Amino acid sequence: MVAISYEDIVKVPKALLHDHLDGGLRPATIVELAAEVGHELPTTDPAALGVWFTEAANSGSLERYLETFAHTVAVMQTPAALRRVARECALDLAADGVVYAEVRFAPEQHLEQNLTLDEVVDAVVTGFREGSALAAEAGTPIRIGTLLTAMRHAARSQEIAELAVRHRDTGVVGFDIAGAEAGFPPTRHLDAFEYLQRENFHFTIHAGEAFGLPSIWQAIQWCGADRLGHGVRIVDDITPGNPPVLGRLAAYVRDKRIPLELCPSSNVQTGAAASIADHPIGLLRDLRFRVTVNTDNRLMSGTSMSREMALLVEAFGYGWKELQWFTINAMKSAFIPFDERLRIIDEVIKPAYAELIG
Ligand SMILES: O=c1[nH]cnc2c1ncn2[C@@H]1O[C@H](CO)[C@@H](O)[C@H]1O
Ligand SMILES: [Zn+2]
Repeated sequence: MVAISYEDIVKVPKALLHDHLDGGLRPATIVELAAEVGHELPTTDPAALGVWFTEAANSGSLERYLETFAHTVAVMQTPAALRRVARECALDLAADGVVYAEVRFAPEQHLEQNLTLDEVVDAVVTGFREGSALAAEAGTPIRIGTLLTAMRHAARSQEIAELAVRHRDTGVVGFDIAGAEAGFPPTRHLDAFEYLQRENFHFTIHAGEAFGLPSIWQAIQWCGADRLGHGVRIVDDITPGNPPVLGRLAAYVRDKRIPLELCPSSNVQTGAAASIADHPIGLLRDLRFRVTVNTDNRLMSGTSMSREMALLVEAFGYGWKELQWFTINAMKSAFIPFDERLRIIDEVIKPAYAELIG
């Protein structure tokens, strides 16, 4: 088998469903924006700041990992800053060969300068549109859908769900909840999820990352999540053996083809997995769950879609067939209309991988 080079992984089309806008800023942009608003950073050297983020996020705990976001959220409080960060996000993903991305952020965290929630969303969506247009000009087209996140410890999920539905025709394709998982079960936000279902809207829920099966069970069976943000702890319902035995919840998730938005590097940093080689993605792929590969927070993990795939190639010996399978799984699970998903699979993804698979 021909070795897979990192450069080839960058070139091949990739689809990304789980990426946080406030977890993917360029360090140099943080330094510039922080100087403008007088926010104090741990260091103002962009390279050292990038290292600071990955080291601080490398804490083995989700709660401590999340503390690092104070420095990104602080510099994303004006329409100009939000628009710039979104534009650069689109450009960075496109340059990494991502052809479809859903990028999420929590509008309620960007109100410190008295913007309205709608103004926050408008600024981000405009930035994505600008970045996508520039990327197309540069010969690396990308389609970006926005997901609006509500913070699970707060009490604004209904408002954010309504905000998402209000912007559904101008770039927002779904809803999510994020933040510390332990002590904040998804059922706290049941009203929001029931509202979204009545609106025929799409949502994913961060579940089964820092907390186990009860969170996943609630997200699916009480809240009606279309996908699981992480969901990696579903392995707690699988008894190892030859063959492994699936419990009822794991069987349900696999039978219903519920997409798992797995984020290998992020899980190693928060302690959800000991290493990439030990990450349950290997088992879950072998068992043919609807597995997708994601970045979560490119800044905090010092990563990219290509790097996540390269790490999996190295740890599990995956080839182009597996990388295509992850990519098509993601595209099938996207929140944009079915015909648009099919078009990207048939016209963009399959032809590119066919050349490599032969
Ligand atoms: O992996 C994660 N698990 C839970 N919450 C997260 C994760 N990554 C980021 N956020 C949270 O989502 C907010 C909106 O983007 C971020 O500010 C962060 O607090
Ligand atoms: Zn996340």
